[in-house]
Amino acid sequence: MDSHKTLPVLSQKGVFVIGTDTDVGKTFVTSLLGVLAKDDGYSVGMVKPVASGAIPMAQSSQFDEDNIIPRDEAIMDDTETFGIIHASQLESTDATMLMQAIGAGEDRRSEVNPYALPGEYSPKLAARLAGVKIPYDELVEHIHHVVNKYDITFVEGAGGVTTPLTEDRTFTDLAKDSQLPALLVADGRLGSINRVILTKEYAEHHGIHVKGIIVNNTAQVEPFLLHTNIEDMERYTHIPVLGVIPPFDGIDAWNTKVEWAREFIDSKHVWQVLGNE
Ligand SMILES: Nc1ncnc2c1ncn2[C@@H]1O[C@H](COP(=O)(O)OP(=O)(O)OP(=O)(O)O)[C@@H](O)[C@H]1O
Ligand SMILES: C[C@H](N)[C@@H](CCCCCC(=O)O)NC(=O)O
Ligand SMILES: [Mg+2]
Repeated sequence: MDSHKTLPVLSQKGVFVIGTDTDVGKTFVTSLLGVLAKDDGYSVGMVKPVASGAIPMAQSSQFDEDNIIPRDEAIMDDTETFGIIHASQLESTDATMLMQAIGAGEDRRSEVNPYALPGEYSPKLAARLAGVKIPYDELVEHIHHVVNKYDITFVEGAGGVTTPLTEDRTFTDLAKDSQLPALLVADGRLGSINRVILTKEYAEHHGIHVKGIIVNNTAQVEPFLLHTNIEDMERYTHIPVLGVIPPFDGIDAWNTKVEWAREFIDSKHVWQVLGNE
């Protein structure tokens, strides 16, 4: 039986995951959403359009060496389709985590992550230092292409919402030009109300529709402060908080993650909120 046919068709095929800052947990939260979407039966795309801080492939501790397809081959397979050339044989660990969440093999790396640049800098600076010119229009086309290919696609930015991407564009431009609604990942610490409001206002002012907030509570904020922070995030932004995620301390296996994620995110509700105008 094709169980896929029994699934509700998602009215929104893509979402841009933005954050209040770098390291706030965009990749972690996006991977949970990917795990849940896949477990719900959808085909799932992931895009980390441009990553900085990438490391040489061999340095990755997350790889099962037996499963590595040489990246050259993966690039050759996809270059024609996407028309984007990889900067180098580097691995974005963000991309790796997103791929693992949806069971995507190395052959999908260039689809997930067209640009992996070295250096813990903004992608703009990392690209400049690497002598790479990122073709912005192709990147937007690439996102549209992937979004059209799967039931749902998650696109992760880099850093906060307006991190510089090229010499004349930021990730705000990319989110807007992708024409996707956004989910905002925030921490729940003291100061997070302000960070959420500013990010939401900035995004909306630049034509990005933020539909939900996910609080990634790695700092384990004490319950009263966390609760009141969430209330005020919702009150001042009029955007629902769709999940509050504690630190993950379980076994890093797909099944474990599915069960764990379901405790904190009602995925059907998320898909529904994303689909609402
Ligand atoms: N809920 C969580 N439980 C355990 N570890 C987490 C959780 N959220 C994030 N982390 C870890 O915290 C670190 C920062 O998170 P993450 O890489 O997702 O941030 P990011 O917002 O994607 O940053 P960037 O701007 O670099 O893309 C990572 O090592 C990640 O695995
Ligand atoms: C190096 C980081 N991890 C991240 C880029 C963060 C840039 C922040 C720029 C800034 O706002 O100062 N790169 C990435 O997510 O691919
Ligand atoms: Mg990330």
